Amino acid sequence: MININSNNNYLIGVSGGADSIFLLREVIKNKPKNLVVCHVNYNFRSDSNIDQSIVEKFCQENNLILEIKIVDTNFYQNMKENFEDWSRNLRYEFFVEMSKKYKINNLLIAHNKNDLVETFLIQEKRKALVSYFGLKKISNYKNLTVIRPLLNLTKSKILETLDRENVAYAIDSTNSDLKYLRNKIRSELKDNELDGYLQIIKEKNILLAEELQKAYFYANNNLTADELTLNQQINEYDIKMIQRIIFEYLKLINKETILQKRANNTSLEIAKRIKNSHKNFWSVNLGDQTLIKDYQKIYLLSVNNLRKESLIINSKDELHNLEEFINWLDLFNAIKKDQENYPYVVSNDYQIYQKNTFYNNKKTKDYFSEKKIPFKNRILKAVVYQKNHKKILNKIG
Ligand SMILES: Nc1ncnc2c1ncn2[C@@H]1O[C@H](COP(=O)(O)OP(=O)(O)OP(=O)(O)O)[C@@H](O)[C@H]1O
Repeated sequence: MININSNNNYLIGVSGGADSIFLLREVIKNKPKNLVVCHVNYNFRSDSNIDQSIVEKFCQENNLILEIKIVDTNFYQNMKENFEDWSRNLRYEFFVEMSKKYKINNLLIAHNKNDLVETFLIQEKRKALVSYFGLKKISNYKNLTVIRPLLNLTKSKILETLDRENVAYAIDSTNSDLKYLRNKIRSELKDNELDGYLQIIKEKNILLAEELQKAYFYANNNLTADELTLNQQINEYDIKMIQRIIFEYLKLINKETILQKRANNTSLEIAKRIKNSHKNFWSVNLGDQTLIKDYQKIYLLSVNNLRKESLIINSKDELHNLEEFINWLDLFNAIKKDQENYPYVVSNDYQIYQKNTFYNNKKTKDYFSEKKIPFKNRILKAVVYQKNHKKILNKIG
């Protein structure tokens, strides 16, 4: 019923449920060169051990290599994350570990046709930004090639076969939020609707691929030294497209994980600000990085770079303190040129010093806005002025 290249080696994720037991049976009929069964016992339900023993029994009877990861129940006491995400991560990290141990990169997973359509309906319901509708026949996770050979088979066909052949399998009794939504969708979805949905999914994926390509082109064409330029074209795009552009931009600079780890509305908030805010400067905190809009540029700065620092240099002996700032040499030279009339103030806290200092015979604040000095320069570079005269001595901008 399924086609597996018997010259290849495979890992297979087996929960003990109907789908994965069915897949395992089909796979061994194809006699692959090497097969390693991987099972995670989450110890989450009272009947978790039954699932494990079903897998163990099947593997013993068929002489298969079985690797089991048993989760320590103490984990659950301090769990802050969403269980679905956490358990998926743990499972996939276990598969990665086994792929290294056995030097096997192919991983078989037992999602079926119903799972594919249900995933799509959940995506629609959640209106989440996705890069693919439904489930892919082949995808990647780190070094793993994840293969889903059952996407053409309905759940009822799988159950019918197992029941006819009297095969034991486990029944999943968990009911997390996502499972709840999935179960609701599942109970309303009829077998005769599946193919219609598959057609819709196929068409939507074609349009989505075009959108993703457009977003990639924008990001790639407007990227200079890790900064994304926002040009006129961006105003013509809708919020969703701008969200995609931000994802593509982060991918290009190898920082995509910072948004992946966050709730979907973070990228939505960023896209809305890009579209609607007329401010020259704003920032969105993303953990240890901050995404900054600076006139027509978007870029990331690490939170460490955003530290505001002001200090007073009272004498020659304190000049070494300048080294805290990236433009320390510039500051040092300015003090020398000014013939060391201590005390000096050194600061990168531009929101404060711009109000009470002068540059080029202007209030610094006015100079900044007239010359459109990028905020990056204001944030990263410090200025130096005599404590009494308040005239900035180094070059700014
Ligand atoms: N405890 C487990 N041990 C090993 N493999 C598992 C386990 N749970 C799930 N799998 C594998 O993952 C497939 C999908 O499982 P399930 O439908 O429960 O998860 P999902 O949340 O829908 O999927 P995913 O998290 O992988 O997107 C199973 O058919 C099986 O191949």
